[in-house]
This record gives sequence, C-alpha cells and structure tokens, in this order.
Amino acid sequence: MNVRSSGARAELVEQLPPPPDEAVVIRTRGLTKRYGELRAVDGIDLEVGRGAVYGFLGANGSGKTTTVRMLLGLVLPTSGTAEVLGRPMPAGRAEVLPRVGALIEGPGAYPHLSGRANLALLDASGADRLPRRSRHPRITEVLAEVGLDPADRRPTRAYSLGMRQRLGLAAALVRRPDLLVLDEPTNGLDPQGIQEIRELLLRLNAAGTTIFLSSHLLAEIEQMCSHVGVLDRGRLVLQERLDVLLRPTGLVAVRTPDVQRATELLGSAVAGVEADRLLVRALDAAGLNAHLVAAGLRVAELGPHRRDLEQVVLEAGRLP
Ligand SMILES: Nc1ncnc2c1ncn2[C@@H]1O[C@H](COP(=O)(O)OP(=O)(O)OP(=O)(O)O)[C@@H](O)[C@H]1O
Repeated sequence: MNVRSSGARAELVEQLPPPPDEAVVIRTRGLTKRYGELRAVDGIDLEVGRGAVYGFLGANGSGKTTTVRMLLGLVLPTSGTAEVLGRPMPAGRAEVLPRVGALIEGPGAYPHLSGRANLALLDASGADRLPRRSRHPRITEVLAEVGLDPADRRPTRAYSLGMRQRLGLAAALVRRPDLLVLDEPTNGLDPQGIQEIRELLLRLNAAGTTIFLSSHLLAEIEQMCSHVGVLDRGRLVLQERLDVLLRPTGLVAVRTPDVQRATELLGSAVAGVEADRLLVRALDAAGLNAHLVAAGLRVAELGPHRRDLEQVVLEAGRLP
C-alpha cells in the first residue's frame, strides 16, 4: 500500500511505539566483562540478524564463553548492554529464555537416569513446561532428531562424550526455540557425528531458527555459517558476512614452477609471492595466461584469488 495515499493510517502508525527490533536477534553495545585487571570481554558490539547462522570464533581464553554467559543473563556485564530477541538482558530473562535453546560447556545430566528421563525432568522443572499430552511425543521426536535412540533406557553415565553432547542439544531443542546459542556444539563428536549435527543445525536454520555458535574450529564455521564474528583477547576484531569475507580479492593467483622468471616478466603487477604462487594485479585473467605462455612460462594453475577464512582471521587478529 502507498503510505502517502493513506495519511491517517501513516499518522496512526507513527503514534504507536516501535515494535521490539527482532530483525536483530542479538545486539550488544560496548559489552564488557572485567575480572580484576583482566578484560575478558572488551567493549564488543555484536549484531546477529534473524535467520543467521553466526559463527563466533576465537582462540581458547578469548572470551567466547563469558560473552555467551552474558547473553543468557548468567553473568552480569561490568559495562555495556546486551539485547536478545529485542529485550534487554538480564532484565528480560523471563520473557527471553523460554525462546532460547542453549548448550554451554559440557551439558550436565543426571548420570543414573536415561536420556529420556533427563529430558522429562528438565522439562518438568521449567516454568513453561510442555503440556502433559505432548511431552512424551516431543521428547521422542527430539531424541531422534539429534540421533539418539528414543528407546535407549541406559543411564547417561554409559554415554560417550558425543552422546552427551547430543543430549545437551536435544534439551536445547525441546521447546522449539527461536534462537539457539551453542558453545562448541560439536565438541567430542567424531567426523560422522559432526556432519550429522551440522546437517541438523542447517535444517533447523532453514526452518527459521537463528543460530549463534561459538567455536575455535575454522572449518566448522566456514562450512555452516552465514556470518562470522572474531574475538581476539576480548575484542571483536571482525564481524561480517562469510560470503563477503571470502569473495574474490580482485587479484589473479598464478601457480607456476617458473616463479622467478614470471616475477621479472610481470614487474610491478605482482602484488605478492607465496612459494610457487604469484598474486597478480590483472583485470583479464585469460589475457594474463596468454602473456605468460607466450613468454614460454609454464602455468600450472590460474584463477581469481580468494582468501580462506584462516587468512582472513589471522589478518583481523593483527589489526591494532
Ligand atoms: N569467573 C572468572 N574469574 C576470573 N577470570 C575468568 C572467569 N571466567 C573467565 N575468566 C577468564 O576470562 C578469559 C576469557 O575466558 P572465556 O572462558 O570466556 O574464554 P573462551 O574464549 O570461552 O575460552 P575457551 O574456548 O577456553 O572456553 C580467560 O582468560 C579466563 O581465564
């Protein structure tokens, strides 16, 4: 509808309070946590849009878990603000947490109870427990979803680390959350398990769940995230869409056994040399190839240059 043609309606809309901004599911401003002299998290401005799979990368001790704990209202910031699902945290905890599924640091479970019994107990202890009739089928469904056998009656003390991680994920999923916050979700899983969990998370995301996951595994982030935030000693040194970070740099990468001669031939067009690879400023890759071959140089590989996530992250960490 053309707003200009309906002045009264436009006026009315202007008088209403703005709706909570849920296009941005997580937003922090200057979020800081100090432990004595240590700035574990140092003034970070996170922005996670609805529908994103946001990978929160950082070395051990860079502040990921502390950030996640502040987002969930488990740790109070020293300064700065955090908003989750449009509400300030920790003040909005009662409204926000029922809509958030979280898996942080080695999920706890009663060792003498089965996975099913653990989930039922967890649900029963929540303020917004599932209706009695749907509890049993929902728990069956969610156990199967994470790849655990719903009929398994063994106590969880018999579980492998990977099975415990799956159970933790099942607990996070029981209420069909709008936002999943996962701290190192594939910890302890074998390659097959990692792939299954990745596929599950992508399915949930396709169905509308926003996912915020912390990891120190670049490959994990590269394979499943739409956005990346990089934490380095408490500071957010990079926050960007993954496709933007990995798009071509505008240089042409040439792999040749004749590096020395190629460097001489191309002169100032060479932007960098790494082992048998030259990075060349050239608008026309095919023309560059013809030029090298005409000069008698052997070209093993030639194409647009892209940085991989590891290079991007290393460079971001070197920023002042
Ligand atoms: N309760 C606490 N008291 C004092 N220092 C703390 C506390 N919690 C965390 N820290 C310190 O804050 C820094 C950030 O820790 P945090 O656990 O958030 O990092 P991380 O990126 O999650 O690391 P990891 O991947 O190892 O879990 C570390 O130096 C840690 O020792």
